[in-house]
Amino acid sequence: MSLQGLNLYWTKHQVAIVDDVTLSVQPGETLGLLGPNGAGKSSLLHLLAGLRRPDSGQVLLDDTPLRRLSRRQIARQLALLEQHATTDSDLSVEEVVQLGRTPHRGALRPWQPEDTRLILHALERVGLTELRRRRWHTLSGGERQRVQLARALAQQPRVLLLDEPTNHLDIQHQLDLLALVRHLAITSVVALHDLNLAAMFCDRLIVLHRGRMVAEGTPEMVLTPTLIREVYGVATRVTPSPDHGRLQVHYLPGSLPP
Ligand SMILES: Nc1ncnc2c1ncn2[C@@H]1O[C@H](COP(=O)(O)OP(=O)(O)OP(=O)(O)O)[C@@H](O)[C@H]1O
Repeated sequence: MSLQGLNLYWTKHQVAIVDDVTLSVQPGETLGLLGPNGAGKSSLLHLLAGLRRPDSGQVLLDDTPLRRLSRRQIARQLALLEQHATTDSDLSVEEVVQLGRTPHRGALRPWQPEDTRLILHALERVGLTELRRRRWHTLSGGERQRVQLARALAQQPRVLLLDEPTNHLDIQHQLDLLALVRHLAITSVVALHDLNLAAMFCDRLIVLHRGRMVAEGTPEMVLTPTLIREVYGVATRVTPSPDHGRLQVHYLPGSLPP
């Protein structure tokens, strides 16, 4: 399923938070969303998820405008992994993941063995099978993050939006999570702060700066020292990795503490 945002514009208190952003994500593609703190990444993801209405512009899922779909119809096709996802602390891990099936259930469609299979598969994919009976409030930050990803996977979305999903994760789980997202046959948009992870795992990148899209293209097109200096104010050297061929960003003296 493709996802498009056309001329999206969202203001708050007369300030343009998302300022005329147009983007298109092809079926199965992983698009990285970069930009400094406050650039508008979360706000843009909320517009794309239909949680906020743009002041102007529109979001299309395939060719259907999001505003024509009900919340339930959207949730059957699109999942958002929020930056600070929380949940009722009395639930077990398995019960949190079960919530992902809610959009697919109804009076005429009670819980089925297929739902249980999807829950167990989602837990396995994020490596949390062993913890499935644990209470949510006893989990570490990284474990909670992975439970929320399992919940999103159980939702069987065709579009997955992730807001800084590697927060709280140790390096192995950061790599595992992004490899998983990249290999899913799901259209994905992932907001990231780590430029090297973005270069390793994203097909294409867009960069937001003060609400505007200032760059768009492959990692090779986007991650230039000039762009990084202009947007982040940091001096870098960017080279292909001798180990995996993807770009690597080196932060140079002068941008580092003495
Ligand atoms: N509801 C709101 N009311 C007022 N200002 C808001 C609101 N939501 C976001 N903003 C402002 O919009 C700007 C963009 O915020 P947003 O959270 O989208 O940025 P971000 O790129 O996700 O940042 P970060 O990397 O720090 O998570 C920030 O300056 C923020 O303070």
